[in-house]
Amino acid sequence: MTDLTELLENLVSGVDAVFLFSPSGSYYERFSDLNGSDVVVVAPDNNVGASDFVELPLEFDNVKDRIRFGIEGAIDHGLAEDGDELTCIASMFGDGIDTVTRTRANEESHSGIYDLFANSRADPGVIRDVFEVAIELGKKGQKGKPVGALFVVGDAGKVMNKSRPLSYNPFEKSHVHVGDPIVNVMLKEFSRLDGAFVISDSGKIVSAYRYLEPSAEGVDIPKGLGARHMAAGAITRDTNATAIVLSESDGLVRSFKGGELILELDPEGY
Ligand SMILES: Nc1ncnc2c1ncn2[C@@H]1O[C@H](COP(=O)(O)OP(=O)(O)OP(=O)(O)O)[C@@H](O)[C@H]1O
Ligand SMILES: [Mn+2]
Repeated sequence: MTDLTELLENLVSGVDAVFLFSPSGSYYERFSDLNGSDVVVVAPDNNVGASDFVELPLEFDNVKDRIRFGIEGAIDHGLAEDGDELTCIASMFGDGIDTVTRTRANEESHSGIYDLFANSRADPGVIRDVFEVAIELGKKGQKGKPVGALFVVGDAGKVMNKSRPLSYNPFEKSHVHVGDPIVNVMLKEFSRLDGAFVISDSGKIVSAYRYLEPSAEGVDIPKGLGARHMAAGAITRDTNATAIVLSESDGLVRSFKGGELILELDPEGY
């Protein structure tokens, strides 16, 4: 006779930490004197008063994304380190805890996504919406052709001061926001043309076709990237904006903050 609990024991045995994703207070309570492993709570708010807590700035419907994000956040907060064995306990179907996975914290797969969402000046939901437009554009291109795009998100007043128009601004008198499906179509359409999109902290599209003129002094971006990426890096050093860039030449999505590259990923793998 084989016992199911024994068969599944390897999901939990000998792990360095247990990650609880949005546990209820009573569920968290049950882990309060757990032997041998640390307990880390990952949730939008620390309602359960956990001492080891990672904030989720937005709900990731996809559990894999949620877990990936939580682990990156834990590494950034020093709550996990490279090579740690982790058991993650979450709710996939929305009705209480129903999912247990075992994974390893991996510094190499550290994409920078936690930093992008948690530490940007703009609203995390706005960053997500822009990020998703960039990913989608990267996957599909414009009418099948690879396309590049540059989105500068947050601190829009300052960004406008450090840039000039290349053409008339189609968003001049409009009050449209990222995340609106029609706006996303417009963003994709206008990405065929030159320059950058400027987006406010709250997601308002302030302008398209901006030519950025930040001072590039002291900006250290990886060699081989061109003028678009240099401008993206530099504007985030001169302002508190975050830049999200889709490269036309290598198809990767990159993000810059404080003049530095913080994220680089392949839309196809996302
Ligand atoms: N300072 C800038 N502000 C806004 N847009 C810029 C700026 N410099 C370049 N671009 C835009 O980037 C486009 C591509 O330029 P370039 O090839 O030098 O950049 P890149 O970093 O190599 O980007 P890609 O990987 O997409 O080719 C230009 O056609 C222009 O639309
Ligand atoms: Mn280029």
